[in-house]
Amino acid sequence: MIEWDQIVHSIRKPIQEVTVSIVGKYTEFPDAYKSLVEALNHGAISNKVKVKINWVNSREKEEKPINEKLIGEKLQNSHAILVPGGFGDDGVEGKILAINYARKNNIPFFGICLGMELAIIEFARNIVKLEDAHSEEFHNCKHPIVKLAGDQDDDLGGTMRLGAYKCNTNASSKMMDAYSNTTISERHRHRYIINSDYKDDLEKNGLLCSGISEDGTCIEAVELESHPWFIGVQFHPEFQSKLFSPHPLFVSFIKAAVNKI
Ligand SMILES: NC(=O)CC[C@H](N)C(=O)O
Repeated sequence: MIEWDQIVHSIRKPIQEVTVSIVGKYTEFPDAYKSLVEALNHGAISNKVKVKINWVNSREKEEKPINEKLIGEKLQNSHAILVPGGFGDDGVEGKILAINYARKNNIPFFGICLGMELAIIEFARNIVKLEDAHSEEFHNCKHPIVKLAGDQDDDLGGTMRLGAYKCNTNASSKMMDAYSNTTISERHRHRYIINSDYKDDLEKNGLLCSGISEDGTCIEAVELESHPWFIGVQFHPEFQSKLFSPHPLFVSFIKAAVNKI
């Protein structure tokens, strides 16, 4: 009962409000991101704040092509920016511009699945200077930073890397700070993975690979060492968040957003 009272109090009388921008292509159908919004709410309640979502459509519109200036205007009031999972190349360059904005302006950034893949592509293009870096999901390129997982073919359907996998977190990382655990288990839903051939290049330039699958084959999480909160995860933490057990990454993300007020 005491726990319920605290939650109800947090919802009714939040101390502050944070604005989190969600940059996706289905923003006119917020139910597409239902579990994500609930997980953000759980993180907010646990920080005793309220979260306001700023929906940002990353799709190009013929009459108003997405560019750096337009994305900057749409994101300017954000305390944090989240790029969720997704499939297909529609809206991808807009999401990459949003990630670039978060990285350069030190705004807390959370990339989930496709959001993580695009964060690494942004970093590879602009910091590692691999200008042609991209994902094999979208087209063939000189630097396939994101590649088809070894056991996958590019057919669509229920053959993805699905379900729970264990992951080891780096002992001195923000991931570890959030989870307080060096072994975690998270749920997956993807076909492409980060190309480990580029791990050294990424790490040398400041993008730490902070989570590696138990079998050592997949980079499951990355984070920018020189940024207040910039984390990308290959899995879907939103699937495991609950009101009474908010997911630690969402708690930590919202805390970082509060620090931007
Ligand atoms: N769930 C997702 O975001 C999937 C990301 C990407 N389309 C992949 O298959 O790897």
